[in-house]
Amino acid sequence: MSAPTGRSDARHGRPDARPARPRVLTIAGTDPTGGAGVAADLKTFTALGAYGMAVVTAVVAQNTHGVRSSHVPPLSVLRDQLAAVADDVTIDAVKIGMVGTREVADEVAAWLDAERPPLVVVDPVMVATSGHRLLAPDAEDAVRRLVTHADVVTPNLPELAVLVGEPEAATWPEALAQATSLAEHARVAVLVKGGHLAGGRSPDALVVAGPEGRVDVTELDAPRIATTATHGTGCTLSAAVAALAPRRPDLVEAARDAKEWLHGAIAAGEALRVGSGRGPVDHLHAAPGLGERRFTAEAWDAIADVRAACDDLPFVRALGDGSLDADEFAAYVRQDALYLAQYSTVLARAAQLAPTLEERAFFARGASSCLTIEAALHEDWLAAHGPRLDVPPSPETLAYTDALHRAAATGDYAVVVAAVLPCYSVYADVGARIARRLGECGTPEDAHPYGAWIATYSDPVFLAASDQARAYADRAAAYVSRATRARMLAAFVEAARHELAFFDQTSRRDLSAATRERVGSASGQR
Ligand SMILES: Nc1ncnc2c1ncn2[C@@H]1O[C@H](COP(=O)(O)OP(=O)(O)OP(=O)(O)O)[C@@H](O)[C@H]1O
Ligand SMILES: Cc1ncc(CO)c(N)n1
Repeated sequence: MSAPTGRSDARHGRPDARPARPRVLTIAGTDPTGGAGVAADLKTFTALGAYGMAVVTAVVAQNTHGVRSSHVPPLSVLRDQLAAVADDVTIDAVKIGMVGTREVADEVAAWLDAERPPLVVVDPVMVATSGHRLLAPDAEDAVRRLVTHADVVTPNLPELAVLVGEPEAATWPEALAQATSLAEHARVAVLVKGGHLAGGRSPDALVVAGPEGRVDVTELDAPRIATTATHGTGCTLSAAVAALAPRRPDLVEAARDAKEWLHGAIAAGEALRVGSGRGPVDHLHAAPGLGERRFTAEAWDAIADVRAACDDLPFVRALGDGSLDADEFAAYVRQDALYLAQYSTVLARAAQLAPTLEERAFFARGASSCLTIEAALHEDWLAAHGPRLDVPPSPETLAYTDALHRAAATGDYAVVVAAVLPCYSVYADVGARIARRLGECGTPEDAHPYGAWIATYSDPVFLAASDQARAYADRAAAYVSRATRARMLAAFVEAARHELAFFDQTSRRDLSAATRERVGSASGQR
């Protein structure tokens, strides 16, 4: 076994740069329902980050109930496919599955002899999960020969018995003894699969014969999953070993990681709802974000009601047309200053949790500018109107900041970013619409009593920060589980609802005597 070679491509006389991914070939049969054979192998290669290639040995009409027919094309078809791949592509690992006939097994063995790929995994497929034979009875000797060309062989218990010429092991120790015998005689690592044993476990073991009669046995135990999703588990395991081995220090680590990943795929299989028999495993179980809608697009739609309600609020309408009572604006600005002081600490938490320097810097700058704005609101605006504006946070302000602190306390970056997002995007949205309306009326911003406020939230700098925060939320969402994505959405929607209540708070309350004082110049920032 070796790392992806990056060796020079002798046929073309040009050096191959080190490949971005191991180039892994499967030589196997088909399954039109996509759970076994080359379809399972290619899905496995892709899910585990390898570049997958496939040569077809047999065309099999099968589904989750069983095999209906199997057709092995003329040998020249196999030979041409193998040559087409090998003439052009440097191969880092090969997985061999169903060979079907003696002739195919011997042809593949001869090709391995000639090409000597750095890693060969043979899954000695003989009988499908459904009990149908996938190997001609006279081909067993040829498969025994093929196994001697492999680095690893992955038999289940009936296949192991055929390979060693003994009755099928009835216990796990018997299986280990047979695997040891095969490892010693065929000089091949044996990944023996205990999936066919009765009991609550599904044990596998990697048996490697070393020098001077030493045998290393690494047991890979797992609880048995009660499921119907076991079609193609053998294909998937051997393909996973081929995909991972080029990127692991040894076969033990490759086999361990392959088994762990397969376990998750088996557990997630039934949810695919593919077929009514023994269904496939979910090869994409560890890549939950694939094909999902952008988080922020989904989140934005989820708060369509909030956005419409914001536009209809008397406060927002009056702010937009300049008719808003200055006392009401002063009360709002006071609450906003209190809010920003808390929001700043939550942005600082996002900075602390952020996975990249870029995001850390972005949220740290955000935390800092909130404090600057908060201080400016006090100095330039609120202080000018005396201590009577110095009221405590309102229930709406507290409810919003409590929700943000709860999100921060999860310690989950994706959730924190989702929670802080509405403060950017709801304001950018409302600000942009007010500015557009003013533009349509031809009102210059400096002639508007709240022109400074409107200018802040329709400012390209603020809009760029809002876009950036959205991009970070989408990036975070791409790597999270379904459950975390749901928590992100809940945090976003909750924060957006608090934005609505926050806008609405002054009009829903009798302004306190403290803010009743007329305020001359009305301008502010959030
Ligand atoms: N119900 C299960 N729960 C957990 N692991 C399982 C289960 N069934 C099979 N496995 C695992 O799946 C892998 C394949 O095992 P199995 O013995 O079924 O091979 P196979 O018979 O060659 O597979 P196939 O069904 O593709 O013919 C092994 O790692 C085994 O431990
Ligand atoms: C093509 C093919 N290979 C292997 C198996 C073993 O499950 C299968 N059912 N079909």
